[in-house]
Amino acid sequence: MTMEKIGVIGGGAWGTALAQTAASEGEPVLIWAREGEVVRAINDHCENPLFLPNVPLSRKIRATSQLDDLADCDAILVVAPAQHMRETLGSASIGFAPLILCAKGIEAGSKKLMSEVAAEVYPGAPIAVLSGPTFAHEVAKGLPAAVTLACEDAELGASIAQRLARPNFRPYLSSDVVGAEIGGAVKNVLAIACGVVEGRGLGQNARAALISRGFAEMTRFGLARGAQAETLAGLSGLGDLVLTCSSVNSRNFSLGKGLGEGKSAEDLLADRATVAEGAFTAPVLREAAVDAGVEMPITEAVCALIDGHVSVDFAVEALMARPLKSEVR
Ligand SMILES: NC(=O)C1=CN([C@@H]2O[C@H](COP(=O)(O)OP(=O)(O)OC[C@H]3O[C@@H](n4cnc5c(N)ncnc54)[C@H](O)[C@@H]3O)[C@@H](O)[C@H]2O)C=CC1
Ligand SMILES: O=C(CO)COP(=O)(O)O
Repeated sequence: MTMEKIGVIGGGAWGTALAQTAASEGEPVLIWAREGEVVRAINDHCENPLFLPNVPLSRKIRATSQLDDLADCDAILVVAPAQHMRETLGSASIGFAPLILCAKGIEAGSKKLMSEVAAEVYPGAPIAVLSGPTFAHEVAKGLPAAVTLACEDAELGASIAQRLARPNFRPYLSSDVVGAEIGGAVKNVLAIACGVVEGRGLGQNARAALISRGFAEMTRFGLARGAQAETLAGLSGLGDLVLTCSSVNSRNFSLGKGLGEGKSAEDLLADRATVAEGAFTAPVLREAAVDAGVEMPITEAVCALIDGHVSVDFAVEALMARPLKSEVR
């Protein structure tokens, strides 16, 4: 595969950080941003103060408001938020370049993973998934990070990994697209729960218990949907779960922290420019879990807290009062 220009759809924090990484060795990168101010800031000042402040960007990154300008890119990183991916991709005419999906979520309504949405919008397009423990601001600064690069076509996956790898950005190959997507989508919901624990002052023991039992939930759901256990235990699953459940740098964790402090989800989500994907994935994940016949009590608790139906104390009591059971089921 000969590739000449990397395209990025989405000028948020992660799209910008990935553009910066891709451009770090002189490669030209074209990024589509929805906001005119982001396009102008990148082109005129090599910065994206709206979504990725305090990071000087490479001059090799050019920005556009026209999605169709990406038509001559031969690899496209798709980094629009999960709930907007269908509409964003659908409004573009971007040829047959491999689509590397980077959003972490499940589409509300259809209950579809991003690879399923992309396959509907661009039937036959080569698809890969890039997911892992990667806070955008760290990656943009060139700090070391590793990700899962999942693609059913091993040759294409290897070619994309080679193309995206940089000295401090290391993709690990996988053929398990579903597993990589489920890890990234579910960890965002669990990060909200861990933020609640932090906000309510429930302690480090409770947080570790939530991460472990959350991982059990992620694994049950993932296996039911055909994911491989090794993928869920890898960078895009457990790796990202640990990162996101440990830091207020996570938007999902900080949303949960606010809930734990007694604020309402409505207030916390109102007027924010940045996306906390877990808030939108939680309800559809709960539905998908019912369809798959899988118990996801932490996800249910997060849904109830977001809906404002229960207090934090009630949700915690309900989780602790569940019938005793084996750890491994
Ligand atoms: N920020 C991070 O550290 C990481 C984010 N991700 C994932 O990347 C995806 C994008 O997140 P960020 O770049 O962080 O976004 P962000 O929170 O920095 O910015 C919000 C993005 O949403 C876009 N947006 C808002 N309304 C839209 C609409 N109606 N249609 C299309 N786009 C719309 C904005 O243009 C902007 O690009 C998410 O799925 C996130 O989970 C993955 C890894 C790391
Ligand atoms: O996905 C991420 C890190 O891998 C970013 O997490 P948040 O979306 O919670 O900020």
